[in-house]
Amino acid sequence: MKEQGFFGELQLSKKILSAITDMGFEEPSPIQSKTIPVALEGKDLIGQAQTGTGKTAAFGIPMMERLVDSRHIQALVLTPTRELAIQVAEELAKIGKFKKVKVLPIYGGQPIERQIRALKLGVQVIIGTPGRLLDHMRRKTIRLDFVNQVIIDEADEMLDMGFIEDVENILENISTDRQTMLFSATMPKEILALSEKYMKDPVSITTSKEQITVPLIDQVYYESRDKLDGLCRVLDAETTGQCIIFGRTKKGVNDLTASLQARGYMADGLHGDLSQSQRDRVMKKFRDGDLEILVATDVAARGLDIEHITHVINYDIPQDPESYVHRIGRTGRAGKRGVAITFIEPREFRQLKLIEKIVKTRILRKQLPTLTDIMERRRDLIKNQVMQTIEQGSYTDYHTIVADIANYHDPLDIAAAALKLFQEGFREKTEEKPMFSQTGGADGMVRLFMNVGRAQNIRPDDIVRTVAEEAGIPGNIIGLINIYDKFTFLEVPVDVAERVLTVMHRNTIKGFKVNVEPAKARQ
Ligand SMILES: Nc1ncnc2c1ncn2[C@@H]1O[C@H](COP(=O)(O)OP(=O)(O)OP(=O)(O)O)[C@@H](O)[C@H]1O
Ligand SMILES: [Mg+2]
Repeated sequence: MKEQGFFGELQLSKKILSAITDMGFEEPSPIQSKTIPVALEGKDLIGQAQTGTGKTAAFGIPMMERLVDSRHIQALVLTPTRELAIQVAEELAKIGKFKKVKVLPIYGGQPIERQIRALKLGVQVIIGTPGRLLDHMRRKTIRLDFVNQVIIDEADEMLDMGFIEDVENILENISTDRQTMLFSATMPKEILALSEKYMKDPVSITTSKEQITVPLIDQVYYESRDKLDGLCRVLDAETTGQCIIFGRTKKGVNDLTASLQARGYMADGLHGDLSQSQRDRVMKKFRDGDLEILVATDVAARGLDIEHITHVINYDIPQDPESYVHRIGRTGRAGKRGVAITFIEPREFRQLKLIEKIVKTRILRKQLPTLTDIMERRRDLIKNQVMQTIEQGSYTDYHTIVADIANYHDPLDIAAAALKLFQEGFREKTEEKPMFSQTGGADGMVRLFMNVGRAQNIRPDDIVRTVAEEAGIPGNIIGLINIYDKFTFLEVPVDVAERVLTVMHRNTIKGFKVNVEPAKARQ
């Protein structure tokens, strides 16, 4: 991060400074050096800074500094999601570790008795989602009488329709003689006006007036009629680290997760209908790097800080520009680079332009990777894996086999044949995908073999009709397929075949097979 002086210049106690050093922070980020002095004075403030620039510590450091040695709840942080409450609690606990501050996340989905037991032990800082907090307040298991610092993280989201009533209810139970701080990467004007209601002469601190998104994120879009096919191509040709794919609905997230898993990708889903233990399990796998792809609704759009995310993919275009900013902000954090990809259908072009305009950024159009791109990348991957294996030197068990074969063949041929085998195993994952635009025959036609004879309990022509309709195949071809109901092949244009295969992969019907090969050149 930029030259901003040092934490040592910020009038912090030794315990807090040591904790910051332990966290590996060398110098304050811009939002931190601007807000910490103001917050330490106890003033109300509204802080806006780009995603991933350290807003949590910007309020966390002065908050921890101002806590006194008592077992009452003195500070309250409100967050829109459970995962964010947990993450913020962890970061605050790190800042307060030498001061031995007791920090507790309070959120729905976790057994309330467990939270009540933890509260009884004495807690100084609570990080919570509004619903569960209100629950505790009604049960009188949380008393907010001594709270004198309130932070609303993701403030624009929290003061928006969905949360506003709950937040107001909570604030009414906290002394007005308090410090209130709001933070977010986006602060729409309406929210700013509304926030005045809860604050006393707030100081406004902004570090990102010009550009709301982080310049370290490359922003591109693809226009695709078949987004699933497009997504798989991009995943095969591009992704290197972990990625988050955002979908619009819970069902959409479930469907996409299943489709990706069926194609051999290491993907799992996150949305509000899962049980808390499922949500925790998926998040843990993702944070530990044991999961490559997290498919999520906007529940994962705000605040989450996961180190190795290199790509954010909007499988469905976000509903509004703010959502775009927060979603893509899951990558390109703390000075690292990232890539943000948005898929649009032709009719969504205007929505994309609106996002560009409000966010004041350019989102560049890209062509989907071709089969050649994917093959090239696969070759690179194989080369790297082979070189790595040789460097690690853990392959000596295979020496005898190679020595055996070397009695008959040249070592170069042996290695190449072994790679071919390796590559074919490798291909299992992707070969099911309809990716043969370039394998078309002489006139762009391919031969589509359909074997519907072995499908169980479903009438072959029903299958064919469903597939054909979903794939948008022209009526005359549906007729043709129906005529040969047991086993047939058709010569169809490449794009028709692609659609048939995509639909086939969406509806896995046992015993129903479709194969494709290039049509022979016509005489
Ligand atoms: N001064 C610093 N030096 C180095 N790393 C830092 C510093 N401050 C924060 N970080 C790290 O930067 C990352 C992003 O911080 P944080 O989650 O607070 O961002 P944010 O501004 O709240 O983003 P968002 O808008 O997405 O919520 C975290 O991993 C955090 O530990
Ligand atoms: Mg944050």
